[in-house]
Amino acid sequence: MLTELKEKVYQANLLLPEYNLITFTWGNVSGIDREEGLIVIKPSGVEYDELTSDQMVVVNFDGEIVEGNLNPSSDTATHIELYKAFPDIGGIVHTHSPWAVSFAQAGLDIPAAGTTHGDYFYGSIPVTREMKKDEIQVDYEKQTGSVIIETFNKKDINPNQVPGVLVNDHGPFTWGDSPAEAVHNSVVLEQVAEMTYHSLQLNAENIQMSQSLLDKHYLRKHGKDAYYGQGK
Ligand SMILES: O=C(CO)[C@@H](O)[C@H](O)COP(=O)(O)O
Repeated sequence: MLTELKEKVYQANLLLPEYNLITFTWGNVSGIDREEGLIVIKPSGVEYDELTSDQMVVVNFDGEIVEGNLNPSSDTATHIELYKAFPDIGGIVHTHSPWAVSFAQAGLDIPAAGTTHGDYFYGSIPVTREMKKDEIQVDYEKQTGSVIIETFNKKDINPNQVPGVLVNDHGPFTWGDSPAEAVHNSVVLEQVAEMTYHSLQLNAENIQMSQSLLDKHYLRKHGKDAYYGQGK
């Protein structure tokens, strides 16, 4: 079942250690077949150097295992909520990459400080609010998805333009039109988190790039159709 998507998700998972985005078994990548209404995700707790394509777990939108002998990632419910709310995405990544986690634990957005950021994220990468006790105790992973969606709705952010978020006290989730693109966005997010941390240390007063430069760089990379510039 979904052999081609399993291979794509498997290969995308292998990129996480390759780009030093994870330690041990932290993190996971998923992909979706929207026609079938099925999601393929990394099995929980499996070491990346022991992973195989046929271990990928297939679940439906209720989180039920449709195919697979292993448990799906413990973050599966978060992935499902995001696929439901963001109809254009085809792949999702969660990691504990250290610079992104540093901003998430500090409860800080990653501001758009330069063109590296602006090429991929049309504005700040938001951090979610802290979760409430009942949200944590009842169904943390599903509520994590809900709080991410709440953040984008409240801040009127287009997830196609800002393909990533920092879950407060936890870490980053990124997405894209495929598992591979979601990984690419994870690498960029971690890079801009580190660069922005150092820029803040050097001169916090000068951190925000201009809207014109952000518009130009986002337009240059994503083309006119994707351009939602508020800029001049
Ligand atoms: O954030 C967490 C745990 O805090 C998870 O993302 C783990 O880091 C990976 O869990 P599995 O995907 O292996 O279940």
